Amino acid sequence: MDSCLTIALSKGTLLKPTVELLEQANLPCAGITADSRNMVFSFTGDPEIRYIICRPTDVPAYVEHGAADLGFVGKDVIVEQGKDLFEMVDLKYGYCRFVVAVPAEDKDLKLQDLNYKRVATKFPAVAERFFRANGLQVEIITLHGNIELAPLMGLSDVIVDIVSSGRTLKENNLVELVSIMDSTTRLVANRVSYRTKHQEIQPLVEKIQMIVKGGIIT
Ligand SMILES: Nc1ncnc2c1ncn2[C@@H]1O[C@H](COP(=O)(O)OP(=O)(O)OP(=O)(O)O)[C@@H](O)[C@H]1O
Ligand SMILES: O=P(O)(O)OC[C@H]1O[C@H](OP(=O)(O)OP(=O)(O)O)[C@H](O)[C@@H]1O
Repeated sequence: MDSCLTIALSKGTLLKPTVELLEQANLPCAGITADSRNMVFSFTGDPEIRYIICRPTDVPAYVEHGAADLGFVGKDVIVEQGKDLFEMVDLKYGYCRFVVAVPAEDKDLKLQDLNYKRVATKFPAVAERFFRANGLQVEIITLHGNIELAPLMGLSDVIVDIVSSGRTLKENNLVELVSIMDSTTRLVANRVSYRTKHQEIQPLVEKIQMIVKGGIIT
Protein backbone atom coordinates (compact mmCIF):
# COMPACT_ATOMS: atom_id res chain seq x y z
CA MET A 1 0.00 0.00 0.00
CA ASP A 2 1.32 3.44 -0.93
CA SER A 3 1.76 5.81 1.99
CA CYS A 4 0.16 9.22 2.31
CA LEU A 5 1.68 12.45 3.61
CA THR A 6 -0.69 15.12 4.90
CA ILE A 7 0.72 18.64 4.81
CA ALA A 8 -0.97 21.62 6.51
CA LEU A 9 -0.57 24.93 4.69
CA SER A 10 -1.27 28.36 6.21
CA LYS A 11 -3.82 30.28 4.21
CA GLY A 12 -3.32 34.04 3.78
CA THR A 13 0.04 35.77 3.26
CA LEU A 14 2.11 32.59 3.50
CA LEU A 15 0.17 30.48 1.01
CA LYS A 16 1.68 31.83 -2.22
CA PRO A 17 5.38 31.61 -1.25
CA THR A 18 4.75 28.18 0.27
CA VAL A 19 3.18 26.86 -2.94
CA GLU A 20 6.10 28.36 -4.91
CA LEU A 21 8.52 26.48 -2.68
CA LEU A 22 6.60 23.21 -3.08
CA GLU A 23 6.59 23.67 -6.87
CA GLN A 24 10.36 24.18 -6.85
CA ALA A 25 10.67 20.96 -4.85
CA ASN A 26 8.67 19.24 -7.65
CA LEU A 27 5.74 18.47 -5.41
CA PRO A 28 2.35 18.46 -7.08
CA CYS A 29 0.25 21.44 -6.02
CA ALA A 30 -1.80 22.47 -9.04
CA GLY A 31 -4.90 24.48 -8.17
CA ILE A 32 -3.86 25.58 -4.67
CA THR A 33 -4.50 29.31 -4.78
CA ALA A 34 -5.47 31.97 -2.28
CA ASP A 35 -8.93 32.40 -3.77
CA SER A 36 -9.86 28.71 -3.78
CA ARG A 37 -12.53 27.70 -1.26
CA ASN A 38 -11.35 24.10 -1.33
CA MET A 39 -9.66 23.04 1.93
CA VAL A 40 -8.27 19.65 0.88
CA PHE A 41 -6.17 18.91 -2.20
CA SER A 42 -5.06 15.33 -2.89
CA PHE A 43 -2.47 14.16 -5.40
CA THR A 44 -1.91 10.49 -6.15
CA GLY A 45 1.65 9.19 -6.25
CA ASP A 46 4.12 7.53 -3.96
CA PRO A 47 3.76 9.00 -1.47
CA GLU A 48 0.26 10.29 -2.05
CA ILE A 49 0.28 13.95 -0.98
CA ARG A 50 -2.72 15.55 0.67
CA TYR A 51 -2.67 19.26 1.52
CA ILE A 52 -5.04 20.85 3.99
CA ILE A 53 -5.50 24.63 4.02
CA CYS A 54 -5.81 26.02 7.56
CA ARG A 55 -5.81 29.32 9.39
CA PRO A 56 -2.16 29.97 10.31
CA THR A 57 -3.00 29.73 14.01
CA ASP A 58 -4.55 26.29 13.51
CA VAL A 59 -1.59 24.66 11.73
CA PRO A 60 0.24 23.71 14.99
CA ALA A 61 -2.85 21.92 16.35
CA TYR A 62 -3.24 19.79 13.18
CA VAL A 63 0.45 18.85 13.27
CA GLU A 64 0.77 18.29 17.03
CA HIS A 65 -2.19 15.90 17.04
CA GLY A 66 -1.04 14.07 13.92
CA ALA A 67 -4.00 15.13 11.73
CA ALA A 68 -1.21 16.48 9.50
CA ASP A 69 2.30 15.03 9.28
CA LEU A 70 3.94 18.29 8.22
CA GLY A 71 3.03 21.97 8.40
CA PHE A 72 4.15 25.35 7.10
CA VAL A 73 3.67 28.06 9.72
CA GLY A 74 5.22 31.27 11.04
CA LYS A 75 7.63 31.21 13.96
CA ASP A 76 5.40 33.89 15.53
CA VAL A 77 2.56 31.37 15.84
CA ILE A 78 4.93 28.61 17.02
CA VAL A 79 6.38 30.67 19.89
CA GLU A 80 3.00 32.00 20.93
CA GLN A 81 1.42 28.55 21.15
CA GLY A 82 4.38 26.54 22.45
CA LYS A 83 2.96 23.30 21.04
CA ASP A 84 5.02 20.12 20.83
CA LEU A 85 6.25 20.21 17.22
CA PHE A 86 9.45 19.16 15.52
CA GLU A 87 10.76 22.34 13.87
CA MET A 88 12.79 21.20 10.88
CA VAL A 89 13.60 24.03 8.47
CA ASP A 90 13.73 27.82 8.67
CA LEU A 91 12.29 28.70 5.26
CA LYS A 92 13.37 32.37 5.47
CA TYR A 93 10.26 33.86 3.84
CA GLY A 94 7.26 35.44 5.61
CA TYR A 95 9.55 37.73 7.58
CA CYS A 96 8.03 39.83 10.31
CA ARG A 97 8.98 40.73 13.86
CA PHE A 98 7.28 41.16 17.20
CA VAL A 99 7.45 44.72 18.47
CA VAL A 100 6.31 46.80 21.40
CA ALA A 101 4.71 49.95 19.99
CA VAL A 102 3.19 53.07 21.51
CA PRO A 103 1.42 56.22 20.28
CA ALA A 104 3.87 58.62 18.58
CA GLU A 105 3.56 61.14 21.42
CA ASP A 106 5.04 58.50 23.77
CA LYS A 107 8.04 57.79 21.54
CA ASP A 108 10.54 58.89 24.23
CA LEU A 109 9.26 56.41 26.84
CA LYS A 110 11.78 53.87 28.10
CA LEU A 111 10.84 50.22 28.51
CA GLN A 112 10.79 50.66 32.31
CA ASP A 113 8.10 53.34 31.91
CA LEU A 114 5.68 50.66 30.73
CA ASN A 115 5.27 49.18 34.22
CA TYR A 116 1.55 48.77 35.07
CA LYS A 117 0.48 49.80 31.56
CA ARG A 118 -2.25 48.10 29.53
CA VAL A 119 -0.96 46.09 26.58
CA ALA A 120 -3.24 45.01 23.71
CA THR A 121 -2.08 42.04 21.64
CA LYS A 122 -2.99 38.98 19.59
CA PHE A 123 0.06 37.29 21.18
CA PRO A 124 -0.59 37.25 24.96
CA ALA A 125 1.99 34.57 25.78
CA VAL A 126 4.80 36.35 23.91
CA ALA A 127 3.85 39.69 25.48
CA GLU A 128 3.55 38.27 28.99
CA ARG A 129 6.92 36.50 28.73
CA PHE A 130 8.64 39.60 27.36
CA PHE A 131 7.41 41.97 30.07
CA ARG A 132 8.00 39.44 32.86
CA ALA A 133 11.56 38.83 31.63
CA ASN A 134 12.13 42.58 31.86
CA GLY A 135 10.75 42.73 35.41
CA LEU A 136 7.62 44.62 34.37
CA GLN A 137 4.06 44.02 35.44
CA VAL A 138 1.48 44.83 32.78
CA GLU A 139 -2.17 44.15 32.11
CA ILE A 140 -2.55 42.11 28.93
CA ILE A 141 -5.69 42.66 26.86
CA THR A 142 -6.10 39.92 24.25
CA LEU A 143 -7.65 40.95 20.94
CA HIS A 144 -8.01 39.04 17.67
CA GLY A 145 -7.01 41.60 15.06
CA ASN A 146 -6.64 45.32 14.21
CA ILE A 147 -4.49 45.67 17.32
CA GLU A 148 -3.45 49.20 16.31
CA LEU A 149 -6.98 50.35 17.08
CA ALA A 150 -6.64 49.71 20.82
CA PRO A 151 -4.37 52.68 21.72
CA LEU A 152 -6.26 54.94 19.33
CA MET A 153 -9.45 54.25 21.29
CA GLY A 154 -7.83 54.36 24.75
CA LEU A 155 -8.31 50.60 25.27
CA SER A 156 -4.57 50.17 25.84
CA ASP A 157 -1.40 52.27 26.30
CA VAL A 158 0.84 49.89 24.42
CA ILE A 159 0.58 47.13 21.80
CA VAL A 160 2.62 44.03 21.09
CA ASP A 161 2.12 43.06 17.46
CA ILE A 162 3.88 41.79 14.38
CA VAL A 163 5.31 44.29 11.94
CA SER A 164 6.80 43.74 8.52
CA SER A 165 6.75 46.88 6.35
CA GLY A 166 5.88 49.14 9.30
CA ARG A 167 3.11 50.73 7.25
CA THR A 168 0.25 49.83 9.60
CA LEU A 169 2.04 51.34 12.62
CA LYS A 170 2.81 54.51 10.70
CA GLU A 171 -0.69 54.95 9.33
CA ASN A 172 -2.07 54.66 12.86
CA ASN A 173 0.41 57.12 14.35
CA LEU A 174 2.24 54.49 16.40
CA VAL A 175 5.98 54.01 16.81
CA GLU A 176 8.10 50.99 17.59
CA LEU A 177 9.72 51.17 21.02
CA VAL A 178 11.41 47.78 21.20
CA SER A 179 11.82 44.80 18.86
CA ILE A 180 11.17 41.51 20.68
CA MET A 181 12.09 38.86 18.10
CA ASP A 182 12.14 38.10 14.38
CA SER A 183 9.89 35.54 12.71
CA THR A 184 10.02 33.60 9.44
CA THR A 185 8.09 30.61 8.14
CA ARG A 186 9.07 27.15 9.42
CA LEU A 187 8.53 23.61 8.20
CA VAL A 188 7.35 21.60 11.20
CA ALA A 189 6.60 17.90 11.64
CA ASN A 190 4.57 15.73 13.92
CA ARG A 191 7.08 13.91 16.13
CA VAL A 192 5.58 10.45 15.58
CA SER A 193 5.19 10.95 11.79
CA TYR A 194 8.81 12.01 11.60
CA ARG A 195 9.79 8.54 12.82
CA THR A 196 7.09 6.40 11.20
CA LYS A 197 7.14 8.20 7.82
CA HIS A 198 10.83 9.02 7.83
CA GLN A 199 11.33 7.52 4.35
CA GLU A 200 8.76 9.88 2.86
CA ILE A 201 9.56 12.95 4.95
CA GLN A 202 13.35 13.00 4.87
CA PRO A 203 13.84 13.38 1.07
CA LEU A 204 11.29 16.17 1.06
CA VAL A 205 13.04 17.97 3.91
CA GLU A 206 16.40 17.63 2.18
CA LYS A 207 15.02 19.04 -1.09
CA ILE A 208 13.49 21.99 0.71
CA GLN A 209 16.72 22.63 2.65
CA MET A 210 18.65 22.66 -0.63
CA ILE A 211 16.26 25.15 -2.21
CA VAL A 212 16.38 27.45 0.82
CA LYS A 213 20.19 27.26 1.01
CA GLY A 214 20.43 27.95 -2.70
CA GLY A 215 18.71 31.25 -2.08
CA ILE A 216 16.06 30.46 -4.69
CA ILE A 217 13.29 31.45 -2.30
CA THR A 218 13.49 34.87 -0.65
N1 LIG B 1 2.86 41.90 7.89
C1 LIG B 1 2.44 40.72 8.29
N2 LIG B 1 1.27 40.66 8.91
C2 LIG B 1 0.78 39.48 9.30
N3 LIG B 1 1.41 38.31 9.16
C3 LIG B 1 2.57 38.32 8.56
C4 LIG B 1 3.15 39.53 8.09
N4 LIG B 1 4.29 39.23 7.52
C5 LIG B 1 4.43 37.91 7.63
N5 LIG B 1 3.41 37.35 8.28
C6 LIG B 1 3.24 35.90 8.54
O1 LIG B 1 1.96 35.51 8.05
C7 LIG B 1 1.17 34.88 9.07
C8 LIG B 1 -0.26 35.33 9.04
O2 LIG B 1 -0.69 35.55 7.75
P1 LIG B 1 -2.07 36.31 7.50
O3 LIG B 1 -2.17 37.51 8.38
O4 LIG B 1 -2.20 36.50 6.04
O5 LIG B 1 -3.08 35.24 7.97
P2 LIG B 1 -4.65 35.31 8.04
O6 LIG B 1 -5.20 34.44 6.97
O7 LIG B 1 -5.07 36.74 8.11
O8 LIG B 1 -4.82 34.60 9.42
P3 LIG B 1 -5.92 34.73 10.49
O9 LIG B 1 -7.22 34.81 9.73
O10 LIG B 1 -5.77 33.49 11.32
O11 LIG B 1 -5.55 35.99 11.23
C9 LIG B 1 1.80 35.28 10.38
O12 LIG B 1 1.63 34.26 11.34
C10 LIG B 1 3.26 35.54 10.03
O13 LIG B 1 4.00 34.37 10.21
O1 LIG C 1 4.02 46.24 9.09
P1 LIG C 1 2.93 45.90 8.13
O2 LIG C 1 3.45 45.41 6.82
O3 LIG C 1 1.96 47.04 7.95
O4 LIG C 1 2.12 44.65 8.70
C1 LIG C 1 1.67 44.63 10.03
C2 LIG C 1 0.21 44.38 10.14
O5 LIG C 1 -0.12 43.11 9.62
C3 LIG C 1 -0.72 42.31 10.66
O6 LIG C 1 -2.09 42.38 10.60
P2 LIG C 1 -2.94 41.39 9.69
O7 LIG C 1 -2.88 41.84 8.28
O8 LIG C 1 -2.53 39.98 9.95
O9 LIG C 1 -4.39 41.67 10.22
P3 LIG C 1 -4.96 41.65 11.71
O10 LIG C 1 -4.72 43.02 12.26
O11 LIG C 1 -6.40 41.37 11.52
O12 LIG C 1 -4.25 40.60 12.50
C4 LIG C 1 -0.23 42.94 11.94
O13 LIG C 1 -1.09 42.62 13.01
C5 LIG C 1 -0.20 44.39 11.60
O14 LIG C 1 -1.47 44.97 11.76
